[in-house]
Amino acid sequence: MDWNHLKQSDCAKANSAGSNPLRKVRVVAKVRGCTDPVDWISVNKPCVGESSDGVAISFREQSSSSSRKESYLVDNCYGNSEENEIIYSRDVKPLISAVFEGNNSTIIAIGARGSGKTHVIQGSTETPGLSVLAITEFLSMAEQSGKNIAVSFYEVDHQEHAVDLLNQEQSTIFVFEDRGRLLFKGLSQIPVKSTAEFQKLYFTACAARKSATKKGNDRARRSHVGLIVHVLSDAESRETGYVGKMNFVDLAGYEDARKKSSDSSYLVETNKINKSIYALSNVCHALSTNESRVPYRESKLTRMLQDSLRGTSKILMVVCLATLDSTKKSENCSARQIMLTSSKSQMLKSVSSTAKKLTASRSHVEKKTADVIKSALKGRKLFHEASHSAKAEKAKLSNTSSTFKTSVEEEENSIAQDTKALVPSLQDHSFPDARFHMEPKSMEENEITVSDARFQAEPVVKKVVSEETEGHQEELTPRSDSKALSIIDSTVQEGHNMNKENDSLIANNAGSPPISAKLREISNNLKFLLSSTPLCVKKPEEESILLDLSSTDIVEPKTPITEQTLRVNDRWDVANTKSPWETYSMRSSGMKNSLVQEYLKFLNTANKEELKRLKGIGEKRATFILELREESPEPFKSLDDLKDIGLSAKQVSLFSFEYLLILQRFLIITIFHYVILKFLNLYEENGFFVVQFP
Ligand SMILES: Nc1ncnc2c1ncn2[C@@H]1O[C@H](COP(=O)(O)OP(=O)(O)OP(=O)(O)O)[C@@H](O)[C@H]1O
Repeated sequence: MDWNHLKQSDCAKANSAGSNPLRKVRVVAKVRGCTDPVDWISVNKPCVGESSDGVAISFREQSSSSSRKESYLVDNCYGNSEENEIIYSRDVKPLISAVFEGNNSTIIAIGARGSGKTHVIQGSTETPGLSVLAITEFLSMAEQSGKNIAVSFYEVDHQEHAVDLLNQEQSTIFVFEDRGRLLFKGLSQIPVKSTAEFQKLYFTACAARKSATKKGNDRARRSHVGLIVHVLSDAESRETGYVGKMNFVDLAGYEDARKKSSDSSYLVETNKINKSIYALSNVCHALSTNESRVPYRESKLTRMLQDSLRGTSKILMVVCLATLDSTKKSENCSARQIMLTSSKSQMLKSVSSTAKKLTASRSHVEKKTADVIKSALKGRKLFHEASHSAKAEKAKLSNTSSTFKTSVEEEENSIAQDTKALVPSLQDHSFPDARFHMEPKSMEENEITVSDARFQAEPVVKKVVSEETEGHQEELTPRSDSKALSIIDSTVQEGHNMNKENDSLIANNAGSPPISAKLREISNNLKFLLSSTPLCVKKPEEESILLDLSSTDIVEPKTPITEQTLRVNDRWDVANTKSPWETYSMRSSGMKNSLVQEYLKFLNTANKEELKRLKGIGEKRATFILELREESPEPFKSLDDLKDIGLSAKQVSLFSFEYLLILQRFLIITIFHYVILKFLNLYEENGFFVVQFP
C-alpha cells in the first residue's frame, strides 16, 4: 500500500479516531524526501485485531531481494507536505493547557543527521518550528490567566557538559533536586512578553551557537539543544510561583559510528552522542512501560529532563525520517536537499555525481534512518531480554552456589563438575536484574499501545507485508530474524527467545570447551588471584627462566619454597605488615577488581559463540556486542560501558560479588589442598611414612 493512498485517508482516520493525546509517550514520524509522496516508505493502517490507534510504517528495502518488509507502529506519520503547523496543532497544542495546570511535557526531535530535527523544533523565519508556534499559544494563555512566561535555552555536548545559551558567558549548568523539583544552577530564565521578543532571543542564541561550534573546526560540533518554556504564576519568585514547563529538545543527529573516519576524536564524539540518545530512549521506554526503575542518571540530558518526563508529564517524540530518493528524484529537488540528507561532508562534492553515487548514498542514509530506531531501541530491548531470564538465572545461581559443599572429600569428587560450574569462566554469570528491574510485564498482544510502539516495538505478532501482494493482505507470522528494523520486536517475544537461548545453552553441554581448557582457565584465574594475595609462598627464582622463551635450558619445576622469615612465634603470619582487616579488604577488593577486569576482557575479546555461553547473552546481544567492537576495538572499559548492552553496573557488580564468593571458596579449598600436600611432604622428609608421588 502506498503512502500516497494512505496519507489522506488512513492517517487522517488514525489521527481523528485513534490518536490519544493523553497517553504518556506518543511517537510520531515526520517524513521528508525529495519527492512527494515519498516512495521509500509505506504507511499502513494497522491490521485488524491490532491496536486501532496510529499507523504502521514500513521501509521499502529496494536493494534487498527479499519481498518482505516489516512494519512499525507509530501514533501518527506526517508526510512531506505536512508542515510544522499541522504537527503543532495535532500533537503539541493539546499539551499546552496541561502545563498551565502544573503538568510538564517534553517534545523531542530524534533522527539521523540532517533529517530535519532543527527544522521541526526551531524552524525558520518562513516556517516556524514547534517551539515558536507553541510560544504564541503560551503567551496568549498566560495573558488570559495572569501568568508569566520565561524561557531557558541550553546545550549539552558529547562530554555531558551543559551550558547556558542565553548567557554570553555560557556558564556551566549544574543540576540539583529539591523536594522533587529540579533546580538548575547556572541556567538563566529570561521573561518573554511577545513572540517577536522570543524569536529574537532564540534565533540570536541559535546563530551564536552555530558560529561558536564551527569556530576553529571544519565541521560543526554535535550537541543536544534544549529550550524550556516556563510558566510562572509569580514572575518575582521562581521558587513559589512555579507552575509548569514545556521542553523542546533538538537531539544531536544519530550517526553510524562504524562509518570510517580518520578522525578518532570524531569517532569518540559520535559514540558518546549515540550513547546519550540511547539513554533518552531507555528512559522513555521505561516510562512508557511503567518500569519501576527509570534510568535518568544515565546521561546529563535525561537528568536535566527528569522532572519533565516523570509523573504526570507527557512526552512527544518526533522521529524525523529523511532520505534521498534517487530513483524518482524530482527535477526541482534542490541540491541543498540532496546534500543535507546525506553525509554532509561527503555530499558537498557529490551533488553533481552520478545516479550510481546517489543510489549508494541513498541506501547509506536509509540505513542511517533505520539505525536511529534500531539503535535507540537496542539497549532497551537487550535490557528487557535480561529481565525475562533474570528469574531463572537467579535460581540457577543459587543452585550453583549450593553445589559447593564444604567437605573436602566432596570437593575432591566433584572437582571436575565444579570446574564447569565455577569458571563458567565467567560463563555462567548471572544477571540478577529482577531485583532491580521488575518482573517482566506480561503484555497481552492487544494491550500493547501504539504509543509504546516506538520503544516497545511491534506487537507480539509481527506484521509481515508481502510486497507482491501490495495491500492489506498480511501474514500474521511471528518471526525471529535479526534484520535491521526488527529491533522494534516485541520485548515479550524477545524475552521468550532469550529464555530459550539460555535453556538450550544449559541443556547443550556438547559445545562446552574441554575440561582441560576450563582447568587452564581456572588455573589462570587462581594465578591472578594468588598474585594479588600475599601468601607466604615464594616462587623459585628459576621459574622466571621457564618463562624466558629464548632460553634453551630445561629447568625442572620445583616445589614452591616457603618463606621462613615470615614464620613468627611458631605460626604462619600471612601478611605481617597489615592488620587482618586490611589484609582481608585488600584481597577482596583485589579479587573483585580482577573479576570485573576478566569479565570486561572477555566481552572485548570473545567470539560470538563464546559470548553466547555467558548467561543472559543470546544471539542478539552477542551480535550487538560484536557490532560495538567494530565501532571501537575495546568498547568495554568499565562497568559503565555495560549499559550499552542493557546491563547496569549494579547488575554486574552483583554478579561479580556472587562470583567472588564462589571463587573465594575455591581458593580456600585450593589452599587447604596445598597445606595437606605440604604436610605429606614433611612426613615424607621426616620418614614417618613414605608417600609415592608419581
Ligand atoms: N520539512 C522540511 N522542509 C524544507 N526544508 C527542510 C525540512 N526539513 C529540513 N529541512 C532543511 O534541511 C536542512 C537540514 O535540516 P535540519 O538542520 O533541521 O536537520 P537536523 O536533523 O537538525 O540536522 P543535524 O542532525 O545536523 O542537527 C535544513 O536546511 C532545513 O532547512
